[in-house]
Amino acid sequence: MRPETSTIIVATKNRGKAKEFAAMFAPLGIEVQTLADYPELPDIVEDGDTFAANALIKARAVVDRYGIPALADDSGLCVDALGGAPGVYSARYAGEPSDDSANNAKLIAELRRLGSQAGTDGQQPLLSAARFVCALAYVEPGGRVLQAEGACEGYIVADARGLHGFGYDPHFYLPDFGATLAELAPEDKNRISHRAKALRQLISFWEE
Ligand SMILES: O=P(O)(O)OP(=O)(O)OP(=O)(O)OC[C@H]1O[C@@H](n2cnc3c(O)ncnc32)[C@H](O)[C@@H]1O
Ligand SMILES: [Mg+2]
Repeated sequence: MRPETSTIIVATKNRGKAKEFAAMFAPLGIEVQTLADYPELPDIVEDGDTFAANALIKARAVVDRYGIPALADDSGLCVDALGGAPGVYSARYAGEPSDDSANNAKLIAELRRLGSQAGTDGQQPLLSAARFVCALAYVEPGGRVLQAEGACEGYIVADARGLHGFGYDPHFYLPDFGATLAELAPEDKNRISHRAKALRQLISFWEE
């Protein structure tokens, strides 16, 4: 059953995610709050082995402290040539505190070091197939838990392109669009992304 809510708390400190959730919830008339609105909540330790486990940890931290329903997103990039890395370590791939440009630099350096090649698209060399994965957990104070997951397939490219999105988006190339995720308009990313797919699945569970 869909929660009767006009506000939802997303247990995230990531401003890129927050913006995407705000845009995706707006058509439902739901406003998004984030951990920026709860600055007194201590940092949450994300020590799960899977995206799903980490999403649950983050949502539960908010429910346990405030007794209100919460949604959390744990996501990351899984690169075939790196055996699925950085995976659940995507945020701190280049160390802590997390730094998008250091993470991107390490990603490309690792693939170059391995001499990884996964073909070309036109003139564009593709370093490896990869996917973004997003796990969502929605937890209610009564204990009810809803979980959903989505993935978005693409390729890693050495040249960063595009100014939209966040994180690894400038290096994530989608052959169908001839563009990186950072070159897509936000409304297009929010239709096809791992996060969009996971959220559609979660909303379909709400409607059941
Ligand atoms: O845990 P919260 O507070 O939500 O924020 P976070 O940035 O630490 O989020 P995660 O722990 O889920 O780590 C996700 C990592 O994967 C990257 N990532 C996730 N979704 C992405 C997307 O849509 N585009 C680009 N990079 C993404 C992101 O930049 C982070 O480095
Ligand atoms: Mg995190």
